[in-house]
Formats: sequence, structure tokens, C-alpha cells
Amino acid sequence: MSKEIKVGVIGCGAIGRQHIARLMNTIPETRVVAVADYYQPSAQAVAEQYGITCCATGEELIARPEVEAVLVTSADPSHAGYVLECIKAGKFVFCEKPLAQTAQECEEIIRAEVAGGRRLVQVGFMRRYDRGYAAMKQAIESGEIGAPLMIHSCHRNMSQAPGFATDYAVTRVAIHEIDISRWLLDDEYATAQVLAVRQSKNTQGDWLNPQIMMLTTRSGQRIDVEVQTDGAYAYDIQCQVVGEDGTVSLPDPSAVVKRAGAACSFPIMTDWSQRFIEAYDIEFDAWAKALLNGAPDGPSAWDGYVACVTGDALILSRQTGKPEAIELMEKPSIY
Ligand SMILES: NC(=O)c1ccc[n+]([C@@H]2O[C@H](COP(=O)([O-])OP(=O)(O)OC[C@H]3O[C@@H](n4cnc5c(N)ncnc54)[C@H](O)[C@@H]3O)[C@@H](O)[C@H]2O)c1
Ligand SMILES: O[C@H]1[C@H](O)[C@@H](O)[C@H](O)[C@@H](O)[C@H]1O
Repeated sequence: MSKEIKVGVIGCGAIGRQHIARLMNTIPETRVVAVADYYQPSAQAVAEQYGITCCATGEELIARPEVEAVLVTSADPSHAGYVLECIKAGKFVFCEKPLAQTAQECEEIIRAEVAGGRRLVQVGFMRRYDRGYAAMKQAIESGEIGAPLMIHSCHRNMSQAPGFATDYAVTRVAIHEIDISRWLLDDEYATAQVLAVRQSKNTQGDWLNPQIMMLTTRSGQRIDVEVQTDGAYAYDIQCQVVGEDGTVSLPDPSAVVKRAGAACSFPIMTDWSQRFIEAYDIEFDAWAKALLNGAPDGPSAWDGYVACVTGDALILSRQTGKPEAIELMEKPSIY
């Protein structure tokens, strides 16, 4: 690995372009050297902007000898295939969430990574790098709030990209709460259930909105997640951990507090890219430093797998109307 990690990026859409700018301008240890996108004009535009290589396919990008690490920011269904290809080529790969579409695909990725004997994969669960969540975890681990009993959380969005569907409330949206809650509680899930709730008139398409998702952990804690996929008043992420001696709550990002017209207010952000901008910077800074030390140490293929198993159980529960058990394979020792 060179001192400046040469990264190839597959997927030059919304987050791909933001991460490319981040890897080029904000993270000193990384440089993007090649891009690919199955919509060629998108990749070409980015390649021209930065004067870098435009590859015809993701596979070609992975195979290029100068590419030392790959960032996958293409559409969800393509993630697993590219990650497997990177493992086959022995290259580090950072994959935006979700790691795969199904738990079976994640198992295949885990088997391939374990066969190589070392970690290559990191999954883009960036909330673990958000200063607010990190401070909550510290407070929980200090023991100050006693044993955590439950989490109340909500994930409210103003809009979603065209083609949205009910299941995506789990696989694209609540997947962040699935990951961050087990990280905060340091426990695995036992059951998952989706509860029906009165539907919002602001829903912008033919899908269920809102949904309430319930999870239990092996030690009996309960997590409730209110998911508004669209039509909410802002992009608002909330999380409160209730312990036996106290609570900790996710702070809002800092903003000027205005007192005027007999009211006190502060603005709330409207989309994920602004709300978690600092978390993404910290996430990639940590990723680059870890690679230079030999291996990624952030969210792993195991974490991507648990998120998919949990997501599958939530989606099944919406059909069966009852809590579904979450059963995991044995955790390999490299995780
Ligand atoms: N961590 C986060 O908070 C976060 C935020 C946004 C998006 N994401 C994830 O990032 C990914 C991209 O999201 P986005 O909002 O940028 O979507 P997008 O639609 O704006 O961009 C996706 C890009 O990938 C390209 N693409 C699709 N399939 C491809 C394939 N098989 N091979 C190569 N290129 C392909 C598309 O042409 C498009 O340019 C998604 O998986 C999404 O879940 C994560
Ligand atoms: O892909 C995005 C992203 O994962 C955001 O973090 C989430 O809040 C959005 O709902 C989702 O569409």
C-alpha cells in the first residue's frame, strides 16, 4: 500500500460524487484514480472533472493494477457482486450500505473474506462516526445511566428518490437504526416486528408510511424505531437510550438559536448529506488510517450481514403480522 491510497470508485451518483470530492479534497491519505458507472456519461463527467481514468465497467476498475482500494457507491442490487469481485482480487473495499440485498449474499461475502484470512471489507454505517452517537456510546459505557433498558428512535425524511417501495423503509432507511442500536447496546437482536400505524397524507407514492419497527435484544432490551420515509417536516434523526439510572439523547447538530417574535427556534437540516457531513469525513479519515495500518477496523461484513438478517425478519414480520426470530450464523473469529 502506497502512502497515498489510490481509490477506484464505482457509482458516480449523489453520494458517489460527494465521497469522491471528500477523498480528493478532505482526506489527505487518499486519491481517487479511476471511476466507473454503468451510466457512462456520469462516470465520464467525473473523470473529466478530476482528470482521472474512466473505466467501462466496475469489474475493469477493480482489476486495474493501480487501484489499491475500491469504494462502491452504486445502486443497492450491485453491491454484493462488486464486493465479492474485490475480495477475489484481494483488494480493500468500502461498500456503502447495504452490503447486499439478502442475508445469503452476505454469507457468501463472509465466506470469501474468511477464506482469505483477513478483513478487506468495510460497510458505510457512518452513524458510528457521528460525534453525537459516539458521545452517547461513551456515556452508556461509563455506566452513568445504569444498564440500558430500551431505545426510542425516529428517522424522518422529507423525500425519497423515484421508484421507492415499502420494503426500502427497512433496507435503505431503518438499516441505519438497525446498525446503530446494536452498536450502542453492544448486544445482538432476538426478534423483529413491524407495527401498523395510521398512514400519513404526505406520503408521496404508493408505499407504507410511516412504519414502526420493534426490535428486541438477546438481553431483553426493546428498541422502537419510527420511520417516516417521506413527507416529514425536515430530515430529523432522534435517538434516546433509557437506562435504569438515567437517559442519554442524541444532540441536534449545532445551529444558531434564534429568539424572535416571542419564540425560540433553530433550523433542522433537510437531508442526510448535510446532517451527517462530519460523520462521513471522520468515517473516511478513519478508514484511510486503518488501511495504512494494514486493515479496515470499522463496520465489517459481519455488521452488514446482521443488518440484512434483521431487515429480512422485519420484512417477513410485516407479512406475518407477528414478531420474527433473528437467527445468526456463528460469528467467524476475524470479526
Ligand atoms: N450512508 C448513507 O447515509 C447513504 C446515503 C445515500 C446513499 N447511500 C447508499 O449509496 C448508494 C448510492 O446512493 P445514491 O443516493 O448516490 O444513488 P444514485 O442513484 O444517485 O447513484 C447511484 C449511481 O450508481 C450507478 N449505478 C447503478 N447500478 C450500477 C452498477 N451495477 N454498476 C455501476 N454503476 C451503477 C447509477 O448510474 C448512479 O450513477 C446506495 O446504495 C445508497 O443506499 C448511503
Ligand atoms: O439512502 C439514504 C441514506 O441512507 C440516508 O441516510 C437515509 O436517511 C435515507 O432515508 C436514504 O434514502
